[in-house]
Amino acid sequence: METDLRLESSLWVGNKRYLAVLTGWHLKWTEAEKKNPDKQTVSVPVAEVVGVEEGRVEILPHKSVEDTDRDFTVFYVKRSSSRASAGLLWRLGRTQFTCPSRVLRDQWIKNLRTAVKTHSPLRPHRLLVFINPFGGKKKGRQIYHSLVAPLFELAGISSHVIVTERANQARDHLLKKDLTGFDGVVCVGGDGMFSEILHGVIGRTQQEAGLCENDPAVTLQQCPLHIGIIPAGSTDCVCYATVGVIDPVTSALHVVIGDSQPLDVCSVHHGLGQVRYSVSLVGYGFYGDVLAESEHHRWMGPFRYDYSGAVVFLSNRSYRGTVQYLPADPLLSSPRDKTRCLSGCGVCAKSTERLFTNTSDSGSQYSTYSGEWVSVDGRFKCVSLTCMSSSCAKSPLGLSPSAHLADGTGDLILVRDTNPLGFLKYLYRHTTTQDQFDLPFVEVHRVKAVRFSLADGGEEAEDNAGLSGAMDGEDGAYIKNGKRSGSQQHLAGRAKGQTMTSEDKTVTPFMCGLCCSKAPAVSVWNCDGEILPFPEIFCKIHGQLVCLYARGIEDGASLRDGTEERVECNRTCTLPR
Ligand SMILES: Nc1ncnc2c1ncn2[C@@H]1O[C@H](COP(=O)(O)OP(=O)(O)OP(=O)(O)O)[C@@H](O)[C@H]1O
Repeated sequence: METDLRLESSLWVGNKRYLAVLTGWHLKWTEAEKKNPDKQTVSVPVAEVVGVEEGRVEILPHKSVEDTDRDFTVFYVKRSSSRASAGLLWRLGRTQFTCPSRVLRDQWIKNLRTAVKTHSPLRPHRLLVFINPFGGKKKGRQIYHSLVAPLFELAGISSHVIVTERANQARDHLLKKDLTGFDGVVCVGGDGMFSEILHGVIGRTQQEAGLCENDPAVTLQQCPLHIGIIPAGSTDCVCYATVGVIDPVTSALHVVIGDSQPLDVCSVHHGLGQVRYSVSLVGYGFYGDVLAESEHHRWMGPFRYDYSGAVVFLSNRSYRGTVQYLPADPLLSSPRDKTRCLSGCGVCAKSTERLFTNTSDSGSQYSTYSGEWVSVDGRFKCVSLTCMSSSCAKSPLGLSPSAHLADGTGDLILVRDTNPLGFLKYLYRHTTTQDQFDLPFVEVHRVKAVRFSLADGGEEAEDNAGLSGAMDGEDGAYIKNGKRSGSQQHLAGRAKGQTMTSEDKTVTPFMCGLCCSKAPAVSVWNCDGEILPFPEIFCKIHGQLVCLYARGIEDGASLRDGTEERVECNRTCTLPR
């Protein structure tokens, strides 16, 4: 197959003659002019060719086609560095070749298209696209139609587009409608919209497999539909942590070439039911309080999080509780090993091996580890569990810089009660490269499961009893009827055995540290930006439960020196400069 596709000939690009070669994996072209000592080879992996068109074709910003006999146009992924982000920006590269004859032109097109099919088996053909028209700056529709749709069309992808009219429409569609023929689901929106789609895709898969999501002992089935995220929200953390930049064109190109990034998912259980899935943060204490507080200031837009952060910080709360965790194998990795989960991460690759090959008779270290539950009691400023680094523009290394996207574990961060200055130091370190775990009141563990319960006894137990009443749907002060805009809180209502039908319940003004005489004894959980009003939860990490059209963060260091195209020096270099 490889040798059949190989092609080598002299082609013209503009007024320069090039020697073009299609090997099995790459398309390369080198200036043929012998006298030029600086001639360079442009090398494009076939897997990153977006499309091959007859004639002289332009796609962005507007499509134009000049149907000529001896020309063909190749579109491919071209990288450039982004000083503002961790990863690389992808752009649509375009080169127009002129052949000596039409026959040769047709041969080039045929071989290139076959090579692309051979080397990118996961490219989508049909996609279901959900656009949240109200996410972020309300530009979802515009972003999709002007930047994304032309790329899908170029790649021959047919898309069924649904502009949502209400919250949870995308989730309900995924749970109930016929999805035959779709290779993936594309989310045009922010983290809230992604979460909705995540719940739909996971729920549908388990439904079809006849698995009970409420039972934490069940091994959930990996979802066959890939998810693509086109960032168009006010928070796009999942996109940032899996691609490294928040850029619709980069994300669309990852979808087009069928990149595949598995992702661990944490299922959160309360009582007898599974209440939510999370990929980025399950946080109690500070992060829960900030979210609860920010709900009262939605009118401020994204600034509400900074404002609420300051208010909650000044209230200087801490909460008693018991955290139990099931450690992951310490021989495989640790949250303090200073590795980063970049594209092609070895730790995640080993985990893929572990998850999808039968290791029972191999004696492999992956199959033998089984840790014991560990229990930690105390007062905490915050308890956080994350399945990924949770890096974002404000915190480039994230909540847990060495967390992995797809190794089947989560990082549990326990920040014990401390003075406000100490806690400020902890928070501040998230915005720098300083180690936020190198503080005496912070501990971090790589885990497979976590349980949180309230400390018993005394005054706090009394408060908690009151809370339980409220959680059970009574007229407690903690939960009141009301609307929570843009939220999916009623997903929690799916849990069987729960008396709280949270479709229309919300958390009342909860943050009162600056004005109340008595601070509350319990906090709420922030689960990927949604409030979970029950403190006692059980979390389990499901390795690689979903797959994104992404490839992890590409290390941008190689491009930071100013070279903006993947080129090879013809004489000495073979690596992209
Ligand atoms: N048509 C719609 N009308 C109202 N809400 C919607 C609609 N479509 C989706 N939603 C909900 O809006 C919420 C927020 O959407 P999204 O994440 O795209 O934007 P965002 O600006 O990042 O939001 P936020 O910062 O409030 O999370 C999601 O939880 C989603 O369920």
